[in-house]
Amino acid sequence: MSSSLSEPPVLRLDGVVKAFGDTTAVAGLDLTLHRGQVLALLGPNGAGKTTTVEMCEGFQRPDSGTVRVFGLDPVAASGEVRARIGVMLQGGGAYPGSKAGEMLDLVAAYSANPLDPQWLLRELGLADAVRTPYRRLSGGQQQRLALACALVGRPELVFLDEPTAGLDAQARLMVWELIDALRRDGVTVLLTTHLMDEAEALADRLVIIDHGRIVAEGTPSELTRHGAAGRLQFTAPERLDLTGLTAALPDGFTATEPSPGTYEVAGDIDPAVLVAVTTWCADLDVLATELRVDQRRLEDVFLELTGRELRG
Ligand SMILES: Nc1ncnc2c1ncn2[C@@H]1O[C@H](COP(=O)(O)OP(=O)(O)OP(=O)(O)O)[C@@H](O)[C@H]1O
Repeated sequence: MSSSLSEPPVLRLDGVVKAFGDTTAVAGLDLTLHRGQVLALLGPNGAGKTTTVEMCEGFQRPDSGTVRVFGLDPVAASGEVRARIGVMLQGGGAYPGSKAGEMLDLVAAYSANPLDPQWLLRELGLADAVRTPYRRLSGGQQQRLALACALVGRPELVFLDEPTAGLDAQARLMVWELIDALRRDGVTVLLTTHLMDEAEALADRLVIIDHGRIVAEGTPSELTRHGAAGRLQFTAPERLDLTGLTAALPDGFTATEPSPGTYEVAGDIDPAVLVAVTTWCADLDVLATELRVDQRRLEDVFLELTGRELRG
């Protein structure tokens, strides 16, 4: 990762609130993003992801709190900010008759130092669609063209709102590879997604939001380690006295025998816990077999925190 934590953040939100009538879309959000980081915002429908991204882009103004992009207010300094960010607009601003290649060339012409549009189209599997009018592109092609338009100006910071929604597996992989290449080039990316595998594959940091608030954040592995849902299972002779094992485990851990001869230790399993279990077995002269540590999946964490499944 090429982020530089000593530099001022590329993006910073402090206590940001945004309501639409009675609906509080964003309810006091703090977020910091450093150069070269890829951050995924995850949340169920209506969690406030799009509203957050739109405030960062300067399309919406927060009711209270501050949004700073490169240290600037993205509404007041919209010209300067927009010249340095990449925004993926869903079909926005496209003339239905204009050709894919022409559209990208036009966007590139506004940039001082654009990427080669032909290269970008090839990278996104759109080389054959260069002369296709926008309205004849498939949904997935339009989506990839929107991504190309967001990236062609070599932005320092890119906002991608569900960049792979509706794409097939092959197109999704192309987009993932491109986002990975951006990260290697030191581009900062804020993306929203409903796809856990996408978040895990691309993001250095995940922020899970629900009802406009952050409910968890961390690296994918930090989030799956967090909480008390880790589980260690093993098989051993039936009806062992678990008092000694419970005493050897850290506070809050439980040791049970849910079915005869199958044992379960629940808690935040770390290497020291594994040692405690095997030491206890050795002291009893018992051989534990089929010993297994189950890591929580990100889906489990999400469900636990929001009570909802991710769409898609
Ligand atoms: N312009 C608007 N007018 C009224 N309500 C809005 C507006 N924009 C968003 N909302 C409401 O604010 C809440 C947050 O919406 P937002 O689109 O930010 O969520 P999201 O996390 O992006 O959801 P999704 O995953 O469905 O896109 C929702 O309840 C939504 O209905």
